[in-house]
Amino acid sequence: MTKNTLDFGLYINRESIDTADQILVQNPATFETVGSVPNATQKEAKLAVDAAYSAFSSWSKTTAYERAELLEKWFAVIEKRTDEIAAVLTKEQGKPLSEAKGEMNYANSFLKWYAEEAKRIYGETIPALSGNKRILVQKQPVGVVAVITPWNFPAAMITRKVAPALAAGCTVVIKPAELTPLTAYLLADCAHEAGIPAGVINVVTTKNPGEMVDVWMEDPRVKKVTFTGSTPVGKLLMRKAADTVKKVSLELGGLAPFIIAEDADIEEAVNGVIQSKFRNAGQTCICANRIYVHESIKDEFLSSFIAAVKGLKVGNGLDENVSIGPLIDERAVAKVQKQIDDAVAKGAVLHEDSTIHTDKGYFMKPVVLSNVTDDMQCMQEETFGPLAPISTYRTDLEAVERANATPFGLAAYVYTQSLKKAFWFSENLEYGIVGVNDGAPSVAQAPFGGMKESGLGREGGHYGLDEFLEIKYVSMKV
Ligand SMILES: NC(=O)C1=CN([C@@H]2O[C@H](COP(=O)(O)OP(=O)(O)OC[C@H]3O[C@@H](n4cnc5c(N)ncnc54)[C@H](OP(=O)(O)O)[C@@H]3O)[C@@H](O)[C@H]2O)C=CC1
Ligand SMILES: O=C(O)CCCC(=O)O
Repeated sequence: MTKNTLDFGLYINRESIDTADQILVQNPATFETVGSVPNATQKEAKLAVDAAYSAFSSWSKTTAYERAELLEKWFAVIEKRTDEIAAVLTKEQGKPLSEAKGEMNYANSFLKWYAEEAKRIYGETIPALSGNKRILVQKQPVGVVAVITPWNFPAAMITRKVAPALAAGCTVVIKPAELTPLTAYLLADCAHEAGIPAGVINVVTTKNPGEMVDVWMEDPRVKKVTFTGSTPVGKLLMRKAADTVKKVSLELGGLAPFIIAEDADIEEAVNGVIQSKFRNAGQTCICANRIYVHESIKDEFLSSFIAAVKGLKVGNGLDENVSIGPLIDERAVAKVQKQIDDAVAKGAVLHEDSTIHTDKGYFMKPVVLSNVTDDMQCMQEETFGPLAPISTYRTDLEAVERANATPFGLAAYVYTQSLKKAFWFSENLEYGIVGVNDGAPSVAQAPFGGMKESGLGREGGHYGLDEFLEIKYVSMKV
């Protein structure tokens, strides 16, 4: 399906379809054009649903073993092409090549896991009230699924949704982010090579997401929408889903608190914050956003943390030893800078200067702020950048209350060597994911998702499969 190496047509019904207008994809490290994808209109959006709807009748009737085999084949093709796709991912998204390879493996782990889990979509029989009745519970695929994904994980956010959807017997229409669509088309290329049948996977890109996605939201044949991205767009989609009562899964913004208790192993805590805060240059919805350190260990933590931050190399993700690539765009840099300026104006202490003077690339050095208070913007709004704001606390109750004082509830972290504290914190933090002495909790087999305004539903594990299944109750008189 690929024309030139990185110039793609839409992928609909196993065919490549051109549009009049193209979207040029830019490398955020160099501003060079990496490739191009089509700018689809409502017409192509509808074509994609036609294809997915038509394919659903046969795909939903395949056996779990047949679907598992095809998912395994897709996995194998991606594995073979991991290095090639990772290099493109770095070029369009910016993250260091080692992280891009890590993301490819993470992305592919969903295919492997759901290929296996497809075979475990069990029903149930329930004891009936009378001897001549049987109660059966069956699980069936929901239907055509609209998949809308962000730019920060161009591979993993697609497979985390598409693998369970396909395993369940659903077909999909995918709209990747405009800034990072090349990886999505390469994944579709791998699915093509693996022999995934026509219409089961369709990929459409556009410059007008609202207008194009409206076609999907209004179409009663689309039974579910699964979205990762900003909270305002998630809320909009939820409202639009109401008219046809679509099922909705939302993975939205976070404001992760990272609590370091007085008994924490400081070296481990420093490593944990570095891992959580600076992954993808801080552009992850589970990145540590607010760092709360017990006042008794603040000085020791701060000096070790600053030393570790100084060791992080900022640069083009394709260069050796780079640990922080560019941010995604100018808007992202401006947002982080605004948070820094606001914090400093309100009394925060700036330990590392963020400015990088370059005419190329959206680069930003990691920034450490101390003396931070909860009224500062960086403690109230998702940063999505390499800014580490540090505040102190006195009691565990105070730490939990401040951590919970937000409409968000995606991920939280706590570092402690006490089992009692580990349980107490994890049970009292109002978050869907809690990392205890663990700065990197995401894995295919565990449920990823948020409470409160951070989202609805879970991705990963057997919970992630349930999101694509209807429960049918059959009451049978015998
Ligand atoms: N939870 C997470 O993982 C993420 C959170 N964010 C947060 O959101 C902020 C903004 O990032 P941004 O990329 O703008 O996030 P968006 O929510 O705008 O984008 C996510 C996806 O939704 C699409 N989209 C945008 N507007 C609409 C619409 N009206 N209807 C349907 N789909 C739409 C986007 O398309 P297109 O690319 O064409 O705009 C993209 O595919 C970040 O700074 C961060 O704070 C961002 C990304 C991921
Ligand atoms: O929503 C995100 O920001 C991407 C998910 C990252 C992860 O799975 O760890």
